[in-house]
Order: sequence, then C-alpha cells, then structure tokens
Amino acid sequence: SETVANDTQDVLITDMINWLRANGSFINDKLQIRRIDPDDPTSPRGIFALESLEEGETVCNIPWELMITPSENRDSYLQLPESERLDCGTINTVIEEISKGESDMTPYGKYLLSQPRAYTVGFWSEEGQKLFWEMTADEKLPPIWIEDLLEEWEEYCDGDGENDDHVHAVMLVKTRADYQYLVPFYDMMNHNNGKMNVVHKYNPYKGDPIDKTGYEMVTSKPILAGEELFLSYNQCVICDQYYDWFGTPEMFLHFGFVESYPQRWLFDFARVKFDLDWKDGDEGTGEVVVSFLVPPSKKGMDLLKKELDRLDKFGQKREQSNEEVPENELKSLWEYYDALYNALRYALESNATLVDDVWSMGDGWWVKDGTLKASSDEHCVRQWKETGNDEL
Ligand SMILES: C[S@@+](CC[C@H](N)C(=O)[O-])C[C@H]1O[C@@H](n2cnc3c(N)ncnc32)[C@H](O)[C@@H]1O
Repeated sequence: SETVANDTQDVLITDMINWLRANGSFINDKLQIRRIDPDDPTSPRGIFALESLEEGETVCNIPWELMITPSENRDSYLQLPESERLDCGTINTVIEEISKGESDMTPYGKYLLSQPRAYTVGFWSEEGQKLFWEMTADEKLPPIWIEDLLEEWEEYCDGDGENDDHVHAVMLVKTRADYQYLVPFYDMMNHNNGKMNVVHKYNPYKGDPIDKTGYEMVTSKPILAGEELFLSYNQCVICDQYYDWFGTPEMFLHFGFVESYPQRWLFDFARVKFDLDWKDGDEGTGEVVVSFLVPPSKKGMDLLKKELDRLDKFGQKREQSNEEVPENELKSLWEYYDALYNALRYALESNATLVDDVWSMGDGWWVKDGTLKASSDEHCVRQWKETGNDEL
C-alpha cells in the first residue's frame, strides 16, 4: 500500500543521509525531508527547516566523490570538451548503479531507483504525447524545441529504449542533474523563484577542466522553522544560459511540474514575452500582474488571441473520456493547460501599449535580462517555425 511505500522511502532517505555524513558530507541537522503536503501521499518531497536557520548558514556540503558523474572509461564523447558532452556517461553510471544487487548498491542508488517514473512529457505514453502536441499546435505554443530524449539517447549513446531501468536512468538525469552531474541530497531541493532561499557557494563548472568543488549550499535569507528550502532551477547563480529563456513551459517540459508565480512565458511565434506574479509578490492580494519584458505588438496579441480561441475548443476534450491516456498524464496535461490558458488570458486582458518594434528586431528580440549572463552562442533563441523546429 501507499503507506508501506512511504515508510520505505523514509528509510531510504535516512540511510542515504547517514551514508552521506559517514563519507565526508555535511548536512545541516536542522533539516527534515518530507512530503510537501503530509496528508497527500502523492505529493513530492522537499527539504524543510525543523528549526530556524540564519542567513548564510551552510545547508549542505557534498563532496565531488559522492556525486554521480560520467563514467570515464568509455565512449568517444569524452574527447569533447567537458561542457559539450552529452549525458551518456552519467546515464551509464546511473544504470550501472541501479543494476547492482541490494548489498552493493549505494543508498543514493536505492533512492534514485525508488523515484517516480516517466512523469515528464518526453516519457509519456504515445497517446499522452500526441494529445500534448495537439494542445500546443505542434509546438507553436511553448514548450517548443522538444527533443526526443529516448531517440537521442539510443542514437548517440547506444542506449536501450526498451529497457525500463535504462529509460528510468535517462529520466533521472534529465530531471535531477546539473549539467551531467547528479548530486545526492542537493537534488532533493525543490524550485520556487518567489521563495528561493538557498544559493550555491561555489560554481564547480567555471573552469575547464571543471573545478570539482563539490556542492556547498548556503541560505540566502533567514529561514523559519517549518519553511521549505527552495532553489531556483533557472535563475540560480550557476544557471547561466538558462537564466533568460527558460520559463514556465520549459520548467514543465524538463521537470514535469507547473511552477507557481512568478512565472515567465516566452511566445516566440508571436514575439511576446512576459512575467506573471502576484501583485507586490504577495499571494494574499489575489491579484495577478503581467510585466512585459519586451513591448508587445498588435500583431503578436492577435496571434495570441487566435491561440486562446483554439485552446478554448481544445478544452472541451476535458469533459470527454480518454481511456488511452494514463490518468497521471491527463492530470499533468490539464494542469499545464490551465497555466498556459491563464497566461494567455492575463496577457490579452492587460492594457499594455502596443508597438510594432519587436518585428523589426533580429532573432534575439526576446533577450533582456539574461544578456550579460551568457555568452552569445548560448543565446540561441529556440524558435518556432511553420515548417518545424530547427535551431537557428
Ligand atoms: C531535483 S528534484 C527535487 C526533489 C524531488 N522533489 C524529490 O523528491 O527528490 C526535481 C523534481 O522535483 C519536483 N519539483 C521540484 N520543484 C517542484 C515544485 N515547486 N513543485 C512541484 N514539484 C517540484 C519535480 O518532480 C522535479 O522533476
């Protein structure tokens, strides 16, 4: 039953923390790992403060040796600079780890093995993915530039897309790794750009070869007992190229959840980009504010209106029974639908001044606050095209 499964998870987590501490990690003992909603056995886990923490207090320090890193004794990709390597090596290490027998597997391996499977779009059933692409009009609406992760893995890494554990390993790396590196404990922290209270002390990826500093995380503000610890998955100090374009749709695609406000939306086909947040950042106001990051145009807003009308029609499918698509996929799809629908609605209801400038700008029309954070070649906008999606 679910209760037994929960208990097993708690034991795995305790074992993992003991193992990490016994092997040179520091983990602040004022922390607890538990479900976000203790009454909902399906809610994700997160890291919570049992006692209050001061600003600047160390949350954890995980040495490089305990991380899962690309296995270094195979694969031609190792000839590439570290920054350009595919995830193959890491996925292979995960497969090696989760294929070990009970007595040889590390507690981290056991934790990874017990994680939920196939919950991001790229791993959904064929029918679920089909419905998702229909909703976005084949990637006209974001998220766009969707890679077929399994196909890529089979093609470039000689992977086996038919093996459930192998597929799980691919998803673990996609949903939990920083670049190609999996970091125990650190990877249990959830994302929230409005409540971010933990930052990286070092950037292990600055140098080439990389610095291998391990992962030291510190609080960026005081945290009260009972509060959750949050990172940012796209606007963290080591997030570089993700900083600007990686918004709510991309978060959904890569991590499988709809982030709460603040949200960022980039509609490339309409050249509209905006943030949504509660008024004064305060949910209590109940009022949502749209901040355009690039001035919107009449043409852009008309294009968005057309999509909103189309989504209205698509929404009627919600009432129809859909037995081919698994329930968890449907739940996730409609959650994203609501977020997308509301984002379009808020943008269209705003009374922003409309100007055409954005259409005389180059492909980088959307760059604003990330400009200084990434080198120019990392700023390839992920563009939507009638003919399909190609990197430009
Ligand atoms: C790096 S892990 C974070 C820890 C994870 N919750 C766990 O139990 O191990 C990333 C996954 O956590 C979940 N997640 C992270 N932030 C979330 C949030 N704000 N709301 C809901 N789920 C979130 C998503 O399932 C995502 O794929």
